[in-house]
Amino acid sequence: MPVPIQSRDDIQRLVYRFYDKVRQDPQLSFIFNDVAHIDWDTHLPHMVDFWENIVWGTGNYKGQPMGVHMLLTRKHPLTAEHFGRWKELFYETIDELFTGEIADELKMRAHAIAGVMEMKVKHVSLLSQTSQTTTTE
Ligand code: HEM
Repeated sequence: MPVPIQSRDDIQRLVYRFYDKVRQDPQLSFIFNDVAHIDWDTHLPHMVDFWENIVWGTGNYKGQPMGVHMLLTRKHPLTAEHFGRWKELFYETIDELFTGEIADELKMRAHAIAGVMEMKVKHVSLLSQTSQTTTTE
């Protein structure tokens, strides 16, 4: 039964379950495994820090998510379909495990961050297409 999010352990359950799905997902898994060559043992606690900081402002996440995804999209374009699938799995995982205000807030925050991220990576893709066109002309 879904329960309210109350602690870091709850965020950890969410993150680990979400990435279990991502790792098995035909659209997303190869980006993590074959493009970014993720070390999951490092990535997962880092993502728990990220979401814990979003919810409680713990200050224990230091990173540049926008920059990381802009670099990633240069190796392999992140598309609207990737973002759509990412959000679908994230919301599905929250709804399976949790309910309440923090669960709702996490969905809203994920939606907002994903929107900005998608816009930024689209910009990078357009710029790299333009520079390829310019250099081949
Ligand atoms: C198209 C959908 C997405 C894909 C395929 C994706 C993939 C990845 C990958 C492969 C990394 C590891 C990069 C590296 O270490 O080299 C990463 C890191 C990360 N992602 Fe995503 N991501 C997506 C969307 C999102 C969204 C919507 C959020 C937040 C709401 C997010 C938050 C993060 C954060 C916080 C990191 C760690 C950045 C750092 O501090 O190093 N990602 N993502």
